[in-house]
Amino acid sequence: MVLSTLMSAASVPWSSLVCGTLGFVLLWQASRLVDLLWWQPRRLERALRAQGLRGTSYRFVIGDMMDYRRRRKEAQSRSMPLRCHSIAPLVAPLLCDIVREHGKTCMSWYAMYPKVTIHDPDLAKEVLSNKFGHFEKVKFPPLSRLLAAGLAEHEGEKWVKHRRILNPAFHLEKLKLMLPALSTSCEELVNRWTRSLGSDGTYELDVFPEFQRLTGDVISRTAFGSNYLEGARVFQLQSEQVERIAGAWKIGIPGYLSLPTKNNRKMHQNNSEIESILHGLIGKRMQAMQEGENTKEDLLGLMLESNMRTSDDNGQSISGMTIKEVVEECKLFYLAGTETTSILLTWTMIVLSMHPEWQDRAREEVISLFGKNKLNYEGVNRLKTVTLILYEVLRLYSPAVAFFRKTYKEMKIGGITCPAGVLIELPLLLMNHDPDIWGRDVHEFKPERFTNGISQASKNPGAFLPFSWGPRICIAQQFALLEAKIAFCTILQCFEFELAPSYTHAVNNTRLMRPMHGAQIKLRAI
Ligand code: HEM
Repeated sequence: MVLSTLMSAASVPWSSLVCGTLGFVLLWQASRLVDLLWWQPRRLERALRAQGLRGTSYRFVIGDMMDYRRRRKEAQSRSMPLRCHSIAPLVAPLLCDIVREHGKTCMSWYAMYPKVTIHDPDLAKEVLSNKFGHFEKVKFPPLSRLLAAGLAEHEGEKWVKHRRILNPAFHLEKLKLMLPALSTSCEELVNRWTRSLGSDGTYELDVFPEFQRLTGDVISRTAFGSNYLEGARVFQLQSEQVERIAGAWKIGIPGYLSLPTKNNRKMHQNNSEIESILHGLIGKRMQAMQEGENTKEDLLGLMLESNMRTSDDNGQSISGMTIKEVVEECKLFYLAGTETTSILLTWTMIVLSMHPEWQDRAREEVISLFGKNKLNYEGVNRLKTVTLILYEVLRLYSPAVAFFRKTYKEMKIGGITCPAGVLIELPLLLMNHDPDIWGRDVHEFKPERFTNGISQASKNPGAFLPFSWGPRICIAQQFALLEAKIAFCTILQCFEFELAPSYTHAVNNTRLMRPMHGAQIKLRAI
């Protein structure tokens, strides 16, 4: 019987066997695709709706993407009156409508992926606090990873190790070491502006690119110390990468797949150059450290110092980062640390031009503490009004619009069981503009709401999350605030400012929330 089966199989021509196998593979792949694009979204939708969750219905492959694009395009063509800070309908128009119609916990679709939006700060913190990666960070598309490899991509054990090594480098005490680098970059900015003043003592400029350059300089100096110029080249290449990725996003998904397009080839080239500069810097630094030089006064030195240690403060043995990982972290600092702080500084200048009474109060405080002298660490920590202002700007114009996580196993959040594969959106901007949390004056610029501390500023003591929360909270939040304070105070010491007539109040939310048409400001030397 077996023999006859084998003989009949032998008589089947090879071509039929190959065609049969190919047909089977194709059928199998097609069924997987149908599952991914149709059955799985429908299954997840049924599971979520069965629990009473309301929201938009699944549309094959595109989900809500077309509506999202259309509404966004419409919103981006609009502008707002000056002094109006109710920006959510312009930044996230579709989401605002979905939340209004279906409630603060609702569902919508990012293409074929169901997205549960959770608007409650306590639940948002519960998601962000999860230490076990059950709500994992959403991964970047392949080419963005060239740029943003490193910490943001790590999960589980690997990420815990990175945190253990990087946290001490960003410890508040260590930040004092960075102060001279921060001050130098800020002074250079102010000197550049002063040289550009016209004969009437005024200068009109778009401050956003200026602040991008400033934050790039700050990272180069604080990360690489005396090797600042090589670091500056890395920053320049990184900025080019960001622009290229943004361009690819505009064309659509094929733009950022790993196809050998001209853009992608250039990005690979850029990336190789970035990595080779960083490898050079690390090599030099390690040699200097082995020769006993004190090189711990910048981020790279602090990272490598932690890296070379074999045990922690409790005597537990630890393994350091690999050189590849240090390279990735350096790249990440540029990405995470430049645009965010420059956006904060830019909105601060815009908002204080709209509210000159607060600009005057901030200047009075700076002048009373420092006069026109150099800023010092202790003094900066005593600034009250400036801190209140920065918090209020971070609330109204938080650089990050929302945080995203994804369930990789079934998870329960606020009574809703989310199966694996569901995106969780925590809409920071909507929470920051919610009258139920911040009161009826939610859209007003009122720094005084923070007078008694962050926890007393709103009805929910944990509602203020501009740097996220939990184990993945912004590693450099203290550093970012120090940087913003030093830059802003140095500017206040030298200039008064107001909006230039060409400024249009509109918001662009491509990656982070920046002013749509730039930030044209008129400076006057004082
Ligand atoms: C005003 C300025 C800043 C704001 C508002 C900000 C905000 C944030 C937020 C919201 C996250 C978490 C994102 C998420 O969970 O999805 C984050 C992460 C991060 N930030 Fe910042 N950031 C700022 C400045 C900086 C600076 C100056 C640096 C570096 C020098 C930096 C380095 C990082 C890094 C490395 C992470 C990833 C942490 C991790 O994944 O564990 N940030 N930041």
